[in-house]
Amino acid sequence: MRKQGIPEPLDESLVTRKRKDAPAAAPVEEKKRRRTEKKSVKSVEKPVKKAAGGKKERSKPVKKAAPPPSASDDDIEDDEEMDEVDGMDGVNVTGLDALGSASESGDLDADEDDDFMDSEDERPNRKAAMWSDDEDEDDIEEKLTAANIEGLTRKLDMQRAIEEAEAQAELEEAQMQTNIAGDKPKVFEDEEDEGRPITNLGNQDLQLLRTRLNDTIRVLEDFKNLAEEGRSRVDYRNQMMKDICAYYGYSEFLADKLLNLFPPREAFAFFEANETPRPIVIRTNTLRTHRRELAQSLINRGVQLEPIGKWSKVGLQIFESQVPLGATPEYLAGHYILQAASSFLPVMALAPQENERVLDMAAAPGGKTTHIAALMKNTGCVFANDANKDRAKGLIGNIHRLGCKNTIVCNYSALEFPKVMGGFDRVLLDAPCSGTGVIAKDASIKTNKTEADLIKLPHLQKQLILAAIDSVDHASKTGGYIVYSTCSVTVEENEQVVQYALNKRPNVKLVETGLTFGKEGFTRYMGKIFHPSVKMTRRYYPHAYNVDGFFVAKFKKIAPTPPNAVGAQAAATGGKTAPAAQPEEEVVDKTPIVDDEEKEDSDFGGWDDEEDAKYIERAQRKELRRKGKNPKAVLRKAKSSAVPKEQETPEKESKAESKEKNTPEKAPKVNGTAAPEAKKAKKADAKLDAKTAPKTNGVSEKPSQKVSKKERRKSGDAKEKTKAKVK
Ligand SMILES: C[S@@+](CC[C@H](N)C(=O)[O-])C[C@H]1O[C@@H](n2cnc3c(N)ncnc32)[C@H](O)[C@@H]1O
Repeated sequence: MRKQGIPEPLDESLVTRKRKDAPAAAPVEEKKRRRTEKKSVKSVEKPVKKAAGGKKERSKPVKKAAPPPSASDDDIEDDEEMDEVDGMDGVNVTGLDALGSASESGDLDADEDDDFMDSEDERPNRKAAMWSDDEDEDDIEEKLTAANIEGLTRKLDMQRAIEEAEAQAELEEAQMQTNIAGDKPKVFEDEEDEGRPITNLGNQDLQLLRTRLNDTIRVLEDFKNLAEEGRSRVDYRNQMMKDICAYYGYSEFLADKLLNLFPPREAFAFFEANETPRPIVIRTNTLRTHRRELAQSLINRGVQLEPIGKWSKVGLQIFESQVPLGATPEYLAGHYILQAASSFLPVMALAPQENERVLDMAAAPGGKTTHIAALMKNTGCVFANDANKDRAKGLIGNIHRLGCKNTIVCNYSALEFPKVMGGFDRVLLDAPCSGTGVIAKDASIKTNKTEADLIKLPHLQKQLILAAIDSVDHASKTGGYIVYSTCSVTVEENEQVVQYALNKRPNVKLVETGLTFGKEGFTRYMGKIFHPSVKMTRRYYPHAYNVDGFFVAKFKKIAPTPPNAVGAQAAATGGKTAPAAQPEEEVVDKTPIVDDEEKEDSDFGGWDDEEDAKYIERAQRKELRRKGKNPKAVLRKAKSSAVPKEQETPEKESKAESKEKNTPEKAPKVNGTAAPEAKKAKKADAKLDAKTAPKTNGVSEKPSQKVSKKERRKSGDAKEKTKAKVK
């Protein structure tokens, strides 16, 4: 039996899908419906599978409309638990609202035969045997699997056999069609066929389209031998893009963008994977329970589940449920949260430690915040921020339900950090994104993401990542890390944002995420070259791991942000407002220079820069502590005003890094698009570059240079005058 884990993809073959009533929607859905019809015609000739609940189940990724779009905010796709609930059509996941809906669970037939193996008598014994106190032992996992899945094994094997037979049949069918046209696949239409409207495709057309897609891929893989005369690679590639738009219902813009990410066959697999929902996964809330206990409770309720793999100790994959997963007593008691498997990854990469101070910059609805709180065992402090007040309500709800007691919710634009607060040990930026990794959850993404979105969003993400970096205490004893993640697969929102951060903040470097699977981030893409360390970022795809498309990057802050670095706020407003390092400037304004000038004729004996710096620093520290903005870094800085051997090394390191980054042959070309909107964004970025406003990170990290300069000048004048007086 195929067990889920790395690198094997999640197994969702047992999930009984029960579609909710989808609202009538876009032409995309119309097309998909037709494909469904096609499939059902096909299924007459092929063995029909029976799902665990006695329902008919498709053997292949279903060409069927994805769940109705759930996100109202175009720019924000990862709704975590909420999206999960919306998107889980088969398993009964409905929340409180489903409690009263008998039909929601009622029409899921109970499996009466071999599906659920444990008799009531056997369970207690089995429970004792299965769930020893040491949850992490491998054999426990095996036993869990055995206990829960044993009865499903035969069915899985049968299903696999059927799937293989179907795949073989399909291959033969495709080959037959191909062979009709001879050895070389005939991809391009005859002249008389050209111009046939592809918006009005019948079932046969769809079948032909699919065949043509296969053929085009074959040609692109063996161009020399299979290409038609007079046709270029570009011709084939463009044909493939058009066919993808017609077959799956993407806008040309997005199909083109996604196609560029992969070799042709992999691209096909990616588009295919976007047609089926990802497995339903729940995360055990270790603040309230253990996975083994939760699993047993849910098994007792008739839920079929399995640990999601060795890479997570808290995830359970749900195969089938006869109870609404969003309304079980365990759910209401906060023993678990519905959370896509890929959403575990950024928090695992962040690896928050007990007693740390952690910021989750874009936290709603709180899937990751609550995971962070659990890993910290409710110690230290988690600041869960979100700019959207309405979404923050869901965040608060989850924090309460899951029993997070170390968490404070705030409602700022994350661009305002670190002005609001700084000096964090770790910061998670799970950024608002286009959601191209979660198309299976929200099919509207196929058509509603425009070129403008993929300019605006990266622009915001770039400013947010600067704010994230500047909010971290580089001298944190336990941390100093920033994790950047998105549920998008576009390079513009991922590697390019990371590269931007490396360019603007030579005081950070990429480090390994610590995640045991995932594909390496791109170091080259469409003529752009990124820093070699971008390889350490991780990409996740639905077709590769059967998880949502995701991106995770982990930075280590190794030194204070340089004084001339532009801050996120200034960047966000095109450099018009003061950067986030406001406190430094405030100190400049507050120095009592004028008063002292008035006393110039007195017996003033001159300025003592060193002593003044001490007072200024103390005042700064007090102010920051009073506001709770940066309690730790300031103190640390104060203790070692001559900073530091400790810092010297990282600083040197970072210089070396930045030198490496800036060597001409390695210089990355970021934002290299030529479109007018891209130019605008480029201009905006250039503005940010040009702006040499004081640093943002600063507060505690560097004493104000402006102050001491002014003071030195004045001190010099005063000394001269005093000398003259003495004479
Ligand atoms: C991908 S979702 C976050 C999901 C969340 N991390 C979780 O795991 O449940 C992105 C979030 O960013 C928030 N957001 C958008 N712009 C923001 C900004 N400027 N500052 C802070 N949050 C922002 C959105 O309201 C949205 O909740």
